Amino acid sequence: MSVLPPALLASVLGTLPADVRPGTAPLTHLVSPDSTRPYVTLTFAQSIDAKIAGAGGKQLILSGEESMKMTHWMRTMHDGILIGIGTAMNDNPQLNVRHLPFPVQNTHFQHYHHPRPLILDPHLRLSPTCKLVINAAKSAGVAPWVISARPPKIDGFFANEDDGERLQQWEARRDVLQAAGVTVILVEPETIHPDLPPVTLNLPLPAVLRTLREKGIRSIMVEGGARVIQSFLSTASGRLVDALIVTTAPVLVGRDGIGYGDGLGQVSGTRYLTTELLGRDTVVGLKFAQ
Ligand SMILES: NC(=O)C1=CN([C@@H]2O[C@H](COP(=O)(O)OP(=O)(O)OC[C@H]3O[C@@H](n4cnc5c(N)ncnc54)[C@H](OP(=O)(O)O)[C@@H]3O)[C@@H](O)[C@H]2O)C=CC1
Ligand SMILES: Nc1nc(O)c(N)c(N[C@@H]2O[C@H](COP(=O)(O)O)[C@@H](O)[C@H]2O)n1
Repeated sequence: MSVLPPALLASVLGTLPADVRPGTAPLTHLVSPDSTRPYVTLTFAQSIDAKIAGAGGKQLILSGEESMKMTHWMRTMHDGILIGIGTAMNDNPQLNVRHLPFPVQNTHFQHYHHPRPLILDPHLRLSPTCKLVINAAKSAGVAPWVISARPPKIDGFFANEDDGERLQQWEARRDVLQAAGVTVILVEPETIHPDLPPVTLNLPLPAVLRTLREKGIRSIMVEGGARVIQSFLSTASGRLVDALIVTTAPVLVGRDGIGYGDGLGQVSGTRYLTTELLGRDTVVGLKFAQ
């Protein structure tokens, strides 16, 4: 069994210094050209027809053994691993590096660097009993951070009688998550116009990334799902993404599967770097010119 990350990761992201054992520390040279945000690697697995999940969002294990291992090596290389709440609720993921070889000394969790799970969750829908929370409570996982926005309490002309209740419910869910060991990080919701009240639709990614950088996260790996991939690629034509690593599995899912391409505008500025065959899968690495 290989104890080294695949060559593609070295080409796209680089390697640890020679005296540091692979997988035991994040790559500190992954620094964004924009100092206000972390370095962002967007990565996911897709079918030949560019679907990342099955009908109704059914989770599909598209990656074969080798490319899944590559994903777990990649997880060790970043400070954080970001997903949307859709993925957290649908897949109940662990986001750890359990597919890497067992170390001789130490427990698996103590040996490797595990990225901090980061979940985009404006309405705080994350379950306090999900695997991310349970693993962290057992000291077998890094405690997740949830990124959210306080529902606006609006006075005056735009006030709505549901606003107060919505805020109360959000606060109650926040308290439950915090009691379970989750850190809730707030960003300012989007303002459509300065004279209008803020709305909590999608969290504004520049604000999300700025806040994470302020909290010490230097690099993140964004895994999805569909809406999150689309948001990162769409925001100012991918200018929030530094590297893109896509695994394509030799399967077709069909039209009922979940894709990320619908509504995606032109994405410019990509620079092809490398392709590696891992088992039956093709993995392609690109960088974005900033
Ligand atoms: N093959 C692969 O590599 C992967 C596949 N997947 C698959 O993807 C599917 C889930 O995708 P999807 O349902 O689109 O959910 P996502 O994981 O993309 O989460 C989307 C949700 O995140 C919240 N959100 C907050 N801010 C943003 C933002 N700026 N951009 C986008 N979303 C934001 C919203 O929550 P709210 O609705 O509360 O406002 C939104 O509905 C699953 O089926 C999963 O199996 C997931 C990851 C990788
Ligand atoms: N690399 C990759 N290949 C696939 O085939 C996948 N389905 C995914 N999905 C992502 O990984 C998460 C699951 O992580 P754990 O195995 O629970 O650690 C899933 O939620 C997606 O983000 N990735």
